[in-house]
Amino acid sequence: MLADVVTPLWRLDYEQQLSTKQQWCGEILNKFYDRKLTQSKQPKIHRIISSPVIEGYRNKDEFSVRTGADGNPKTVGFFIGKPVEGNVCCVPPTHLINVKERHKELSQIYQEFIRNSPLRACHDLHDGGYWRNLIVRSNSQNEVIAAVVVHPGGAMPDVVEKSKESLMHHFLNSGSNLKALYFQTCCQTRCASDVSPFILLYGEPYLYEELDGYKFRISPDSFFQVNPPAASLMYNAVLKMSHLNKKCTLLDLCCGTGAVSILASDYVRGSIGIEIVSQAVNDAVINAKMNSVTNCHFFCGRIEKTISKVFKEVEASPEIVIVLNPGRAGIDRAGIRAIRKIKQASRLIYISCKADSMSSMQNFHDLCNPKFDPSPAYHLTRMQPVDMFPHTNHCELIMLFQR
Ligand SMILES: C[S@@+](CC[C@H](N)C(=O)[O-])C[C@H]1O[C@@H](n2cnc3c(N)ncnc32)[C@H](O)[C@@H]1O
Repeated sequence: MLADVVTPLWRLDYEQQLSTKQQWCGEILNKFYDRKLTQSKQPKIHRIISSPVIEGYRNKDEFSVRTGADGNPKTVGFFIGKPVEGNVCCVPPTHLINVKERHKELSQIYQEFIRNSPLRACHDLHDGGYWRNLIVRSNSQNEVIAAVVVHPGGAMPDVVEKSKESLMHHFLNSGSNLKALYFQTCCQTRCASDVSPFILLYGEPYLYEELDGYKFRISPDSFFQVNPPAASLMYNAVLKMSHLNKKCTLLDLCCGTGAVSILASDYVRGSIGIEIVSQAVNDAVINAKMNSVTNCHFFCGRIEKTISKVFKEVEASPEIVIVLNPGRAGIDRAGIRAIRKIKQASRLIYISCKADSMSSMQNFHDLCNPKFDPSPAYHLTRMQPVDMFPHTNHCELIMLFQR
C-alpha cells in the first residue's frame, strides 16, 4: 500500500513509466491551449530524458513518526491513509524501491531509539509529544548525514539536553556510521535553519557532492537535486536550451546551492543568483570559491523583493538569460511582473518539479499573458521533460519561454 502511495508507477516497467510522463507533458501543453497562452507556432516537446539510476536514487528522505499498523505510536516511516478519514497509518519504508538501503537502516535505528525512550512521539504540534522527523541525506560516495527533529514543548530544557546525549550515543553505538548527526527543535510544521538552527551533535558539518567535475558543499537545510545523475542530465539540457554566450549574464533565480550558475560559469560573462535560504546562499558562495569560479555572485532574499535591487548590478548587460527554478509553490505574481520588466531577457527557462500545480500554472499564465503587464509577454517554445523521480508521478520539466 505504501509503495502505491509513494511510488504509484512501480508496477509499470520503466519504458511505460517514461511514456506516461511524456504523455503528461502533452496534457500540460493542452492547459496552455485552454488558457490561450500559446501563439500560432506549436511548442516542441522533446523526448523525455530518462534517469540513469532508477532504484535507491533518492539522496534525501524525511521520515515521520506516527502510529503503525500494529498500533505502536512510535513507528518511523511514511504515511498511508487520509487525515480527514482518521485512518492515517505510518509504514516503515522497507519495500520502497526509490529509497536507499542505508536510509532505510537509519530509519530503523531511529525507530529503535525512540521506542526505548520515555519521551512520547509528537504526532501533531499540540499533543505534547517530543520525537518528530528524521531527515537523512547522502551523497554518491554513500556518506550519510542525519538530522533528528523534536518538538521543544514535549520536554523540559534539561530533558532536551539529556535526550541529545542519549541520541548521540545511540547513533554512535548502533553501527549507523554517520558522517554527521544534527538535532533541531521545531514547533512549526517545518523550521528553516534561520528560525531554528540545526545543531551538530557530532561529525563533520557538511556533505559534499560532485556534479560534472564541480564539487558542491551541502548544508543540512540547503536544497540539492534529489537524484544527482538525473540532475546532471537536466542541467546539461538547461545549458543547451539557454544558448549562453560570453556577452550574456545569467540570472539564476531560486539558485539553491548555486548549481546552475556554477555549471554555466564557463559559458557566460557572469551570473547572479538569488535564493531565500541563507544557508544555501552561504553554500553557493563557498561552492563558487571551491571550484575557482569567480564570475558568480549570490544574494539572499525572496525573488519578489530582491530582484529589482539586484537587477541594478546587471542593468548594463546587453543580454540576460533567466533560469527560474522555484519549488512546487512557484513564485508570487509580483516576482513574475518584475521578471517581465527585464527588457534584455528574451529567453527564460522555467524548471518546474510540478508544472501542473495551480501556482506554477499561474506563473506561466503571468509570463505569457499580454494583459498582465505592459512589457512584452513570453511564449512557450520548448518543453524538455526529465525523469528525476522514477516510479513516482512526478517529473521535472524544463520549459523555454521566449519573446
Ligand atoms: C527546486 S530548488 C532549485 C535550486 C537550484 N536551482 C538547483 O537546481 O539546485 C528551489 C529553490 O528555490 C528557493 N526558493 C523558493 N521560493 C523562493 C523565492 N520566492 N525566492 C527565493 N528563493 C526561493 C528554495 O529555497 C530552493 O532552494
